[in-house]
Amino acid sequence: MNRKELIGQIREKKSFLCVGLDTDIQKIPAFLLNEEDPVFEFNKQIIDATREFAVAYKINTAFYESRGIEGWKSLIKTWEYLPKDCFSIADAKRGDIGNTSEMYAKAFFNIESSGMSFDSVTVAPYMGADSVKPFLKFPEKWAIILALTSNEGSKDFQYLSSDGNMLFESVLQKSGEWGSKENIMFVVGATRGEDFLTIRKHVPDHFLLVPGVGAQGGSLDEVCRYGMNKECGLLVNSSRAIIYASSGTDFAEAAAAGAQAVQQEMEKWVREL
Ligand SMILES: O=c1ccn([C@@H]2O[C@H](COP(=O)(O)O)[C@@H](O)[C@H]2O)c(=O)[nH]1
Repeated sequence: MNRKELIGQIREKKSFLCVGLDTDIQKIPAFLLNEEDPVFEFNKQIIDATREFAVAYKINTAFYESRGIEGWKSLIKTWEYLPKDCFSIADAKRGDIGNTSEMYAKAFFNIESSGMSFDSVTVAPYMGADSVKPFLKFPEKWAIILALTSNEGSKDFQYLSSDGNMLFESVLQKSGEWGSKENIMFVVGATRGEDFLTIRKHVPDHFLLVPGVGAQGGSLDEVCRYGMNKECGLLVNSSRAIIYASSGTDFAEAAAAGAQAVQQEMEKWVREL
């Protein structure tokens, strides 16, 4: 999906919600464990219940890779089931020397090779240009580069200064030379509040993928106040708070209610664009 189509979806659904499918087999309702593929069945029902309110789905691959071949099968089936009008994110946090990154890009973008073709992959920028560029060779695909993350440990490195720039600022500046707002987004945690102002000084037009509302306590209001641009420029992810809103037979209804509540908050902001 390209930038124009994504912005179109945001305006149409009055939402910039990304639902995170961090599906942990230990946490899904017990009655689903009788299904042939409990993780896929759970995801299918979550997707059906939330697609009206969401413009994107983020599949955190760790939850699937950790289950070996069965996990990869659930991952591929879930990717196939994602609504085609929604932006898809493989949250795999890849990045390695160039020829290895090429294989990672093939794994998530090249359907002939892997059976999946996500719109985007999250990429760690620590190894620099040659580790990110292979993800930018695919037309209408995106690299979503970690910039300022939502976790406590983000303070270990990301705020370190050199030459008057904090590390996350250097990431934003340097990676702007590798691609454009048409094929690069940045991850910025919802817990980073006013830091969004600094982020927007460097990348006023790029989309930001923002995890950390819901279970991590980030503020949607602050994210919008400091991070939104004239085309929205935000995809705000919520995983656990939506998909595990109930552990009972009503889990899908509870997820729908959770997604709708977030969408209604977002609608106020989209109407002002
Ligand atoms: O800075 C980051 C980068 C990625 N994540 C991922 O987003 C979701 C958040 O899940 P919640 O349940 O809504 O907290 C998860 O997949 C993380 O790995 C992040 O949280 N922060």
